[in-house]
Amino acid sequence: MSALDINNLQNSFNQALNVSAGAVSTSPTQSYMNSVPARLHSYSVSQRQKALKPFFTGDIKILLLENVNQTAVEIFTNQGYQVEFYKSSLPEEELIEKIKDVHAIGIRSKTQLGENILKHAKNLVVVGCFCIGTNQVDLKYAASMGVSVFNSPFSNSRSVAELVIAEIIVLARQIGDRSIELHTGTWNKVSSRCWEVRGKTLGIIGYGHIGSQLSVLAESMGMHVIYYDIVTIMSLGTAKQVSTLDELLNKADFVTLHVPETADTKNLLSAPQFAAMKDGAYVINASRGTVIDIPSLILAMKAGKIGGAAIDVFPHEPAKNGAGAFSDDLNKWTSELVSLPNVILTPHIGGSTEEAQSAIGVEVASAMSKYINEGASVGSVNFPEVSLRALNLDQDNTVRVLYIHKNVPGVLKTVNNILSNHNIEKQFSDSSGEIAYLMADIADVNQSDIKSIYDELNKTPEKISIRLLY
Ligand SMILES: NC(=O)C1=CN([C@@H]2O[C@H](COP(=O)(O)OP(=O)(O)OC[C@H]3O[C@@H](n4cnc5c(N)ncnc54)[C@H](O)[C@@H]3O)[C@@H](O)[C@H]2O)C=CC1
Ligand SMILES: O=C(O)CCC(=O)C(=O)O
Repeated sequence: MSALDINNLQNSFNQALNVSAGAVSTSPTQSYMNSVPARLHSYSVSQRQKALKPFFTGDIKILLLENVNQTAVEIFTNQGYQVEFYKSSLPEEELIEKIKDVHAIGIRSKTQLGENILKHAKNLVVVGCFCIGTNQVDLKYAASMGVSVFNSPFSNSRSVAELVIAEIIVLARQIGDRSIELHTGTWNKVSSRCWEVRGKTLGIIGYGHIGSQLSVLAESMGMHVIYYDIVTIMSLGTAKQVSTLDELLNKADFVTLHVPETADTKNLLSAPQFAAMKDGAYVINASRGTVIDIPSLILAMKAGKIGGAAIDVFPHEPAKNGAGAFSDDLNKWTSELVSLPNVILTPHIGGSTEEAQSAIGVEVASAMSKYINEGASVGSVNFPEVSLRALNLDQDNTVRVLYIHKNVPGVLKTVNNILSNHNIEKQFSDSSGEIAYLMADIADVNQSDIKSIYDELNKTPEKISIRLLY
């Protein structure tokens, strides 16, 4: 894809979302989105703006794993960064070696960035999760190191919702089994326990970006939609929120999960929940592998309680594509699961469409570049969201100070004392939990001042990390 194509993609991305840079974008679930901070969606510097840079951008090293989309590779390359690209995730030892050196890392859902890995990342400034989920990163530990984490909150939501729609019909008609049979020469023309989906009830657990999108699509096929969520969310169409999980399980013909991986969602569906479901109901999981207790699902299916299941995500997933990767060595129940009838298994492809992956590539690479080049943390999932308007071309001797520090009283006074010999043109500070982030543009700074400002700030005990952009 050429640079021009990327620009076009960025434009169409913004048009599709009906936003310009800096605008607040909204999803259909407005009440939910109101609790989510504003997000910026693309990165470009206008010709009248001074292009801030940390230092020679050729020094910036980015490690991209898990076949992050080429749109991202091009954006980073166009910034002049050094990009190291891998199609798969890396074994832990190799990841530790690589991460020691880089300023940024881009991953998808497989790579685990816990404290054990992040503590080796001495130069790391930013992590990009080229997906929705951020459970694979220790967000708190990253923040404590001054590392900001970005994701793509809804670029693949539609792709997941469409996969689930397909799975509802595939399960209701036992299409997976008929297809496997015919591939092996067996003609088995049956209608017993095969249903239309019109008039059936879809129970959605987690009515966020994906759940609400799915709700609209399911209603257009004539399904009734009920949903359960831990927060009250405005329903779309004629969908109805129910107040307990049990009520949803009692009423739904299809139960689908769209919740994040948290301590509360671990084994959200286990033996008691399968027992509470209607006889012959179907289960779909395209959220995270920890959310369903698979051994209990296997028992419920063997007992005839559950009529079929579609599973896209697993507690342990292979590091790379290839034959033999999905076996009992990975999850000990694999052979039992694959031997059951009417079970659709997919290799975590809910968000894997060309549209979603290119949009995610542009969105996350843009947010990371903006953070590296300008310090703007808008859209970060673990950091206070701070941004300042761009500098003009004539602001030659203006320096931007990015100071990440412990959120304790008195720090601003200390920092402003250090900066007080210069004109502070603008300043913005915000905090989130134990972390605070101060951004300031200071004018009339010469080269020797830069070093002394840096040294003074570096001596402050509350400092977590400092960057100066000019
Ligand atoms: N299979 C795949 O390829 C993909 C999987 N995902 C997974 O889907 C999840 C959901 O994605 P989005 O809809 O974008 O997230 P979202 O954050 O927009 O919505 C999640 C909803 O779940 C609700 N929730 C949280 N805990 C709950 C609980 N214990 N019980 C009931 N509701 C609960 C939240 O209140 C929220 O409304 C992601 O966190 C990710 O893990 C996302 C994209 C692709
Ligand atoms: O595409 C991927 O690698 C992960 C998709 C996903 O699960 C997510 O976006 O959270």
